[in-house]
Amino acid sequence: METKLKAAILIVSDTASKDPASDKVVDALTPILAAEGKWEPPAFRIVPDSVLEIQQSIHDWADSPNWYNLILLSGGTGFAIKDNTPEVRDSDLLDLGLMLMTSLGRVPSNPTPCAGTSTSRHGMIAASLKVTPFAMMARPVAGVRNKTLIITLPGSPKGAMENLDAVVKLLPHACLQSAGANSRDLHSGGVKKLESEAGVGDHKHHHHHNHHHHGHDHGHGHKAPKAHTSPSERPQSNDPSAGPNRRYRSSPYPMLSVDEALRRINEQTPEPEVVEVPVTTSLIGSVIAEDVYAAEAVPAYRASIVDGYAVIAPDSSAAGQSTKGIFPVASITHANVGGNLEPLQPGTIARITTGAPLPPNANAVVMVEDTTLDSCTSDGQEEATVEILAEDIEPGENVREPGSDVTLGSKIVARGDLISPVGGEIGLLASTGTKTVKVFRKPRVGVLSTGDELVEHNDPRTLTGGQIRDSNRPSLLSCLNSWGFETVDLGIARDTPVSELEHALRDSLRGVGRASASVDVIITTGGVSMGELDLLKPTIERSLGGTIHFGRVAMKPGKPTTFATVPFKPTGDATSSQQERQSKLIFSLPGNPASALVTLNLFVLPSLHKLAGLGHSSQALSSKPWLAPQLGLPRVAVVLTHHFPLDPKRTEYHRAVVTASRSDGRLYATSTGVEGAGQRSSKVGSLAKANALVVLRAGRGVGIKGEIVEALLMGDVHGSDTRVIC
Ligand SMILES: Nc1nc2c(c(=O)[nH]1)N[C@H]1C(S)=C(S)[C@@H](COP(=O)(O)OP(=O)(O)OC[C@H]3O[C@@H](n4cnc5c(N)ncnc54)[C@H](O)[C@@H]3O)O[C@H]1N2
Ligand code: MOO
Ligand SMILES: [Mg+2]
Repeated sequence: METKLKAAILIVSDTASKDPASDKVVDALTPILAAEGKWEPPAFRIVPDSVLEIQQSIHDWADSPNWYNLILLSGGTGFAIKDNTPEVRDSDLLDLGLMLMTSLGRVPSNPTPCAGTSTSRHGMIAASLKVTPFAMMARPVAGVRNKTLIITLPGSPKGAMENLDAVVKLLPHACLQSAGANSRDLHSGGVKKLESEAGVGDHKHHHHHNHHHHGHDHGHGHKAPKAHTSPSERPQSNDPSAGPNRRYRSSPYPMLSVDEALRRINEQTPEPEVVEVPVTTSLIGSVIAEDVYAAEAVPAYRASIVDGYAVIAPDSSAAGQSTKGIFPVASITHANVGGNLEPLQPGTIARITTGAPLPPNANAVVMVEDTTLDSCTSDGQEEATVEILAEDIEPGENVREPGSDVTLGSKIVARGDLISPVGGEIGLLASTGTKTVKVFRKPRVGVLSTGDELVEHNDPRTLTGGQIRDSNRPSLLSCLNSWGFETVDLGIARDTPVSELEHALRDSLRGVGRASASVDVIITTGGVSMGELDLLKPTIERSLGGTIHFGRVAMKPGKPTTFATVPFKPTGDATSSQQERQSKLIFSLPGNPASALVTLNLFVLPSLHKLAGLGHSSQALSSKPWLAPQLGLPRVAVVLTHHFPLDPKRTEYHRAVVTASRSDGRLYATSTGVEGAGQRSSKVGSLAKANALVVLRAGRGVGIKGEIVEALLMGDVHGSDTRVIC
């Protein structure tokens, strides 16, 4: 008996994922396949409209040993579109198709040495058009991953049926071709040739390219390095399966200034999200999202400021009347009295403690020090009369009027205020009985190390060969924790197999595996430079459908610092979706330990600050929001205590110890090491003891002893006796 083909149906719909019974597409498509007699009953899955969920399903069906011949993907056209132009709206499906191609065009698992197995987006589409008969369809809605043919269909049952009807006869043949055609056959003709044969118009590419990449060019071989002679020779990516002649020999990423890099980070960092939380000490480090008004007055009653005697002081119009004299002690009032107090009768006084409510009629308090005991009660247990020595007690003296500390209804903390560890803000909230406040949710940050050479720092075994201990994760995690952000240790992802990196990233975005809840920001270290196993950039772009906003910065250390975003559609119910952001950030920092820590301080902190709600009140700088003084490390002026060598090309962030001089009140910077390997980017010890990054602009020669330069403060500044006389 003829073996049947395997098909899977992927329904992408937020509604159907919550209520599977509402899906009508599976039932609509199944009979169409069945009628052909060539298909096993299809598998199906319903996922929310989230690119990560789609990718995961396609991975499960296309990459496993039990791979499917065909995936029919219905719906899911909403997430790819950010642009509002009408043409884009019309081509939602096209975009979904293209997006999937991008994210699916991953590195083949068995690389062929020296064979050009390009996996660029355009090559992928063109190739899929060639092996499948879908070139006749106006839009490229089909693709191949491994051996599996993937077809996107509309989300409506009617549309999905019509489209499937139109192609169902061709599917068995197309699937066989997909299964037989390995990527080498598909791509050996050169991408350009296939593109033109398939008639894929350039305008479509641009269209897509623009709104996913915001107009700046990088990667994908669009701007091939000049050194390459013919288009078919140019590398499509840094790809381990690409042979020597297709690898990059110069970086396709433009070298940005630090300022431009910070601008792009700020632009891509989502607006902070508001959550309502109880008033507890865990508020420390949170930024208030909504002005808070006092629900209770402090004090709530007229309270004594001192221990002494409540009196009825003559008001100032009754000039000449003295408070001096002997008075009977009528009653005693302690703080925390219950019930109503007896009014104080004229000519009597009442003993009172600090903070206690004044009895009615009393209007001032005399300190106990300004009195003497005159007589006791007959049992000797209490005061009977007391002499007041002070003559000029005025009404209101030593009395806190109701609301005089905090007026009922007054603003106690404002949007943008930081809840400091000093305790003032928490004290105000507590004193007014504020139960909950709205704050900006602090971001959750995952830290992932990458590299085959890495060994856990506490592994008891002796290192062999090229092994090194993973120092980046502990150092980055401790720095992030010191800033008060929630962190997730994502472990180590090896470079090979590449899927390990892809899965580590995707799982942490989805909140599975090591990350029990989805992270907002992923920080990776390693794998961002020019080595053949530097796979972060291609993985982010191709496997996660992410956008790289920059891949190189003119700075030392930290040149290959990479920043990307991954589109993210929250899943689940409304409450949990409120906890999620629409776009996740990936900071791929260089593997060199000093580079990783410096770029964490310089680039990641300002973004985390923005996510946490800082920098909002800085209206003056609204034209350059990334320069808001609340974002990132504080910038100060420091005096160099010795010569600092300059880099001719790149601005250096030189690790230094800054102290506050008790002699002249200035801040002084001393390098953590200028000789030999002192500031080398592999030397994490350059950050030991360092509390500042001295900014040395690129130039010839040295920063001169006594010169005043800018520094970024990373830690506490201690006092010293430093003084520099030039
Ligand atoms: N041909 C070029 N080579 C390099 C360039 C360049 O422009 N052209 N840039 C150099 C610069 S600058 C840096 S910085 C590094 C960046 O390297 P990667 O980010 O690709 O990182 P790896 O290659 O994975 O590792 C570099 C180095 O760091 C060590 N490492 C990695 N992870 C850790 C960790 N978790 N803990 C401790 N040490 C780690 C790794 O073993 C390597 O020694 O590229 C230059 N090359
Ligand atoms: O940029 Mo790298 O961090 O100089 O070594
Ligand atoms: Mg490298």
